[in-house]
Amino acid sequence: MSELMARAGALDAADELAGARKQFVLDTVSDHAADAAGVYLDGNSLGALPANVPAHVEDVVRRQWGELRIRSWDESGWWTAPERIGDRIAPLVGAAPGQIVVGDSTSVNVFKAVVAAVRMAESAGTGRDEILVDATTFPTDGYIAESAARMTGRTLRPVTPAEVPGALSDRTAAVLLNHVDYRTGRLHDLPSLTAAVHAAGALAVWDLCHSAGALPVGLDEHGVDLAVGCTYKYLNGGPGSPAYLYVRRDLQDRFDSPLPGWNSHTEPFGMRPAYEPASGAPRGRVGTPDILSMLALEAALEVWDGVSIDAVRAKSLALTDFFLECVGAYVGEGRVESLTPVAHAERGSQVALRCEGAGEVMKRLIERGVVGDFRHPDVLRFGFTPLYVGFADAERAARVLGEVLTGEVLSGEAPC
Ligand SMILES: Cc1ncc(COP(=O)(O)O)c(C=O)c1O
Ligand SMILES: Nc1c(O)cccc1C(=O)C[C@H](N)C(=O)O
Repeated sequence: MSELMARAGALDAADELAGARKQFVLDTVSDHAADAAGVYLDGNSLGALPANVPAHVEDVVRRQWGELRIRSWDESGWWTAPERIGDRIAPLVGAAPGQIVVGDSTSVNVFKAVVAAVRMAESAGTGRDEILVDATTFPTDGYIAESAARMTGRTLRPVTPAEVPGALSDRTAAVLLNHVDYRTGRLHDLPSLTAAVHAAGALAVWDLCHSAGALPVGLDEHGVDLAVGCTYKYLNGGPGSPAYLYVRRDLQDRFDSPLPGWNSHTEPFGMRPAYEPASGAPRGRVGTPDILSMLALEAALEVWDGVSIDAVRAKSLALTDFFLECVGAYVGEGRVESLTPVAHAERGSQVALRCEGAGEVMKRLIERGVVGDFRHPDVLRFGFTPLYVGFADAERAARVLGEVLTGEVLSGEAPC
């Protein structure tokens, strides 16, 4: 056994979160040939299935829907699910209850948040005509921000997060930023960027897709105005599980939704022609909640009972440190280049390695049971979900990567 394997074993043995893994449906070594035990490093795209979810979904479908039918809106708590589940997510992102509503996709919530932020800036009577957007953002945020800018008569200005402080001015209405960059895994400085946006008199909207459930966010502590995020990555809600919208409590009365559906009305069943917004988090709703996926998410969130997000962060950093060390040991010099910052303060919960022929390399990794993903044009992306990824997984993934790259060089294919 190599020194790194032995260290991985010792680190796993000392890991206070190791027990959480059994709450997930994951491959075990015996599911595969001995040299291809499943290592799932793609929880930053789709989180693994928590083991309690299937039975819960079955109950929702068979009993709540099948037997109680329409009564379930009240008796099974369907009607209040968006805010109830929002309150379950709240402590994970540092929010007090009553500020998060679950529903719709992240894309839709980005639209609500950016337009509402511009409207809030407008209601302050400042005539601010620019929206800043993270130029390196996951595409959907950029597309939606562009449409939101056109619809609100603003100019969209793409800038890197590092350029934001210099780009802010009395023309800035709102700034849309990602907490963790989906490609590189870079963690942006939410407290200082939010403070800079506020100093310029603008509103900060944060996309938490790649940070919620992986590291502390501190929404209330840092005075974030609005935030959105998905629940199918580190929150393990399942494919297409609903996203969430955070509106800081003191801004809720000024939140003027661009999608004022009947579910956000103060009295939805009054069926009145005139729109009158609900107060509080429900104002962020649109239409009928997607109950099946929402209640699957609610069950998935039970894995967080008794788990501290600080412990998750500590393990995430230890895992990514160890993985980088193993990559250094197993992968030949110059074959890969880490795009993920070494500094802990700048690192999310993934490692992105630039590698020539990355698409083909990832296919071979997956064939060998190491599942990460490939992002154009040349990035191998490995997500570390501390609740179910261990140090032996990190060691194995790096070792298989080294073997795959060595094999390619020997066979003369897709050198990296
Ligand atoms: C940063 C970021 N924002 C938004 C999305 C996607 O949004 P949606 O849930 O609407 O597909 C993703 C990933 O899919 C993402 O990584
Ligand atoms: N949302 C996804 C989907 O519906 C299919 C495949 C992947 C995704 C993703 O979440 C991609 C992800 N946001 C990324 O960071 O690349």
